[in-house]
Amino acid sequence: MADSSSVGPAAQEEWSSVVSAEAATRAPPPPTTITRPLLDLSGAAIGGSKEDHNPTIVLPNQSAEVSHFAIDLGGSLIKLVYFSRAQQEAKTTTTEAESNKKKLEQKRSGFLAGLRRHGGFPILGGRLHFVKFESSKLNDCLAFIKSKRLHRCSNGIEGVEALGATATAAAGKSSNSSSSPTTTMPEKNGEKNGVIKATGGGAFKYAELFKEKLGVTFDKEDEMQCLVSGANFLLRAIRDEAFTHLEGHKQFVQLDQNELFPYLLVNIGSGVSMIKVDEEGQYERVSGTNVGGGTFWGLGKLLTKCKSFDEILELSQGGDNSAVDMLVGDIYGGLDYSKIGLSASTIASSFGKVIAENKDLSDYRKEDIVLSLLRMISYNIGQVAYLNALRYGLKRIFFSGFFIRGHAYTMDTMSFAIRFWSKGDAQAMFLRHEGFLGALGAFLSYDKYGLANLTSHQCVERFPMGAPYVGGEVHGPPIRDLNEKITWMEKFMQKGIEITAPIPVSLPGTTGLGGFERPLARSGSLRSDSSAALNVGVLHLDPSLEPFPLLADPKNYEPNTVDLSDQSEREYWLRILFGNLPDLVEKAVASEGGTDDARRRGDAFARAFKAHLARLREEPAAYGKLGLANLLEMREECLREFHFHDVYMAIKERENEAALTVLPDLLAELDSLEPAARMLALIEGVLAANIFDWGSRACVELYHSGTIIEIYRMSRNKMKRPLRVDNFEAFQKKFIGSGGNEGSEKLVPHKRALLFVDNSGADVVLGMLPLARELLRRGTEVVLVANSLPAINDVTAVELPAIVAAAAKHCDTLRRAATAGGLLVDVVGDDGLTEDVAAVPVLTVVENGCGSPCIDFRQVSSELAVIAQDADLMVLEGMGRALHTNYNAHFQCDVLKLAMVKNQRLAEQLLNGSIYDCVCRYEPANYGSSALAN
Ligand SMILES: Nc1ncnc2c1ncn2[C@@H]1O[C@H](COP(=O)(O)OP(=O)(O)OP(=O)(O)O)[C@@H](O)[C@H]1O
Ligand SMILES: CC(C)(CO)[C@@H](O)C(=O)NCCC(=O)O
Ligand SMILES: [Mn+2]
Repeated sequence: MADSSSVGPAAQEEWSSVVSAEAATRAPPPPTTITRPLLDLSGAAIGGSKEDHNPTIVLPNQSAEVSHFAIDLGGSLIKLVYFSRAQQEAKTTTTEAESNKKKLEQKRSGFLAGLRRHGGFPILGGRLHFVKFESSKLNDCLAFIKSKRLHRCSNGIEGVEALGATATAAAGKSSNSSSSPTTTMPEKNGEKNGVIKATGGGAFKYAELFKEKLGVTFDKEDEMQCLVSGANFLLRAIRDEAFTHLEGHKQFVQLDQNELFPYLLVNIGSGVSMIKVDEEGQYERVSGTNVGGGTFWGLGKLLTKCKSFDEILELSQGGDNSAVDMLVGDIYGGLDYSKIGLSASTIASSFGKVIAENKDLSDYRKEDIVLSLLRMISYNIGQVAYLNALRYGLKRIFFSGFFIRGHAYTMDTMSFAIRFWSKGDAQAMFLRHEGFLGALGAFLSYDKYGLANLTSHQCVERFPMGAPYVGGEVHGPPIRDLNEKITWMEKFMQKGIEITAPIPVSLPGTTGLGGFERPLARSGSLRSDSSAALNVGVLHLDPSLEPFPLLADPKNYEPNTVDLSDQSEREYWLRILFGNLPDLVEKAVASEGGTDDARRRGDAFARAFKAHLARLREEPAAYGKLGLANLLEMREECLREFHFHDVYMAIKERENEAALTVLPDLLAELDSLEPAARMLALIEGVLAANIFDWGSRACVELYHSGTIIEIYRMSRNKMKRPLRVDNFEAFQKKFIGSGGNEGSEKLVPHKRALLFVDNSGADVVLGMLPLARELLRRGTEVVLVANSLPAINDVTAVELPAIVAAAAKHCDTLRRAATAGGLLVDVVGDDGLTEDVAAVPVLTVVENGCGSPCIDFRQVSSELAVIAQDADLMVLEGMGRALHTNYNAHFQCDVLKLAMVKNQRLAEQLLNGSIYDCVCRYEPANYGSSALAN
């Protein structure tokens, strides 16, 4: 089954050209010197799947040569890597917020223009997809390419198709023709069939056939070259790509880019190639062996009559190889041969036991045979790899190729061989995209100057919603539209494969001496539906994401505070997310009008999300290193996948309105206070208002007990100092000096403050905006940093200007600052801009690049990265951004972390406190490094 993401033809254009329909209405950004010769990924975004519409996009510079898939035709499998542009959400009706934003975009040319280096807001996403087919099913592959129209490049026009089914419509738009997309015509209706990068033996063998059937010409790339460039790209740009697998334990490795080379790449396809890689572009195939994946599959098939590769792997899980393998003990009468370090249980000779036993094939258990075979091949490859590593003094050995199939026993056996023979000196590592190196390398060869230089902060991996079920399965016809996706999820329900029980991972005690004693790693990496072993997601490529420049120690930065590799921790959070589902689904369905269609989508969403949770419960590292932030983000992504764009929209609007009505009173109250008392009231106000969090079960229950304003008042009145973490005095000192009136030191206000806002309603209106106002009054420029995409009831960057505008009606400071920042569109007319705004500090809004309640500072929007450079204060607000993530992160500027803890367990664990406790953690610039120095 193919993944459900969309695809659109590739483009050649300037790096800075923006191709969204919306962007087309704006003046193009000035040309930059960076040109991307082939695929333009500029402005590609982190974001959900937005494939419901298919706007036609104009790509003025696109060349007909360009295509957007590459193919690796191997002896056993055909691998395809293809690119798709994520579409813009082309809603038929534009919401008020969106039209406001458009106006703003036109108006705010001043302050923010310099920041928009890549244009694009909202931004388009570009994605790399990975699919494979058995080489014997070449026709399936051809059909897939046709149905996705991967072979067609339109000349100058790119129809971004939503999913396969809309291909015809997209073609119709771009060509004014209703010709069937399956017609093979080299050139027709302004479309051209492309020149495709191809590698592997089939690039030669099938070149004619592809020409004939699809009209595409192969541009052949060398197979070894592709493997190497694919590996280098993965190791450089994809987080959590490489991992070790020892005794059933998978661990991701953080590779130091400066210590990557040299390494040995062992690609186990049908046959095995061993390549010494010295540096980017410099390599040598130093060895190979014809005993490889083809050998295992071929012999396995003969011996078991199994029809599929996975079936054989599955069988092996129940095997005992000592039924066919001759062990040292068999030869030595049950004794060890300790003089040369071999235990009695070491395999002396694979299949050797069969010789003396007068039995037929049918007398042996298939399970035992395939296990012995798997062990024999894996161990042998491990050993040959080690010898080659030894020959060249290489310590790092990466294994790739589809023979591995993410299979625990295979990896354990090879790791064991390497560790044993190198006496622990060399290390076996595996790659999540194991079988796609060649295809990826071929793809990268389209664009040596752009894509190949992407770094890890520009790549976000996401899982297609089918991942729990279709992970590595050989792909069938593509899922064509949302409806099919839903139907498909429903099928699983009918089959009763809803949420699978966790498979206990029974782990081995591997042997000591000369080799594997017994087949041990039988972790649940293959399930009965034999589809889940390989979890390769879709890579979202986003050149506009950048590392946040103020991280004190970017190399060691870890966003997640809670470590979900801890089993009980993981179970707890998985259960929380599971438990919150029914309520979420109900809200989601209501947010889309409560129609039958919405209900179906809601059910499908719940099923897909539960499947992900179940998958992660089984294999926590299935999708890379797992943290709470990833789980929370996955939930939002999953909602978007089923076209729930903003589940809490109504709640957000209602709460904004309610909060705005009491804002004037609050501001008056604040203004009546002395500076020191006011500061405290402001901070307590932020904390009290942070109670409005629809992601917290406890809080949602609380909301039944009163109106928004009542709850806010209650929350404020309950606030007691000292807070659970209370650095208020330190912050106050920095802010208004000691006591506010000693006058000994002259206080220099912060130059620019980044306020990372959390929730809509009281939280932002009664908490953060008054704080922003206070900062502005002290001459500090304020940037409100908000989500790019909705997540729970968090306020988004798109929504903020309207909220600020409404608040500005009650406050002159806000009004002037917002005007200076170009935020006020509907409230203040053009003459508002003629005011002397130079004298007022600026209030503006930037998006953070995220669509999650947490923030990962390794990847933020480029505009945030730019504006942060001059910031000397950050306020991180809310549980997601200040506790779940970044609680332990240090920054180069002053940081104030403000949050109310709305989860009992987190309160206990992190703060030794209890639910509704508050955190006011102040850390002066470079707090972490000075702590280290002490
Ligand atoms: N579903 C599958 N069908 C067939 N083989 C599979 C499957 N899954 C894993 N394999 C294993 O993967 C091997 C093929 O791996 P891979 O795709 O990396 O190599 P290839 O490119 O086909 O071969 P070569 O590079 O030698 O031409 C098969 O020989 C088999 O051992
Ligand atoms: C022939 C290739 C390179 C085709 O991918 C591969 O199957 C292979 O490396 N086979 C091993 C041949 C050998 O070196 O003995
Ligand atoms: Mn190959």
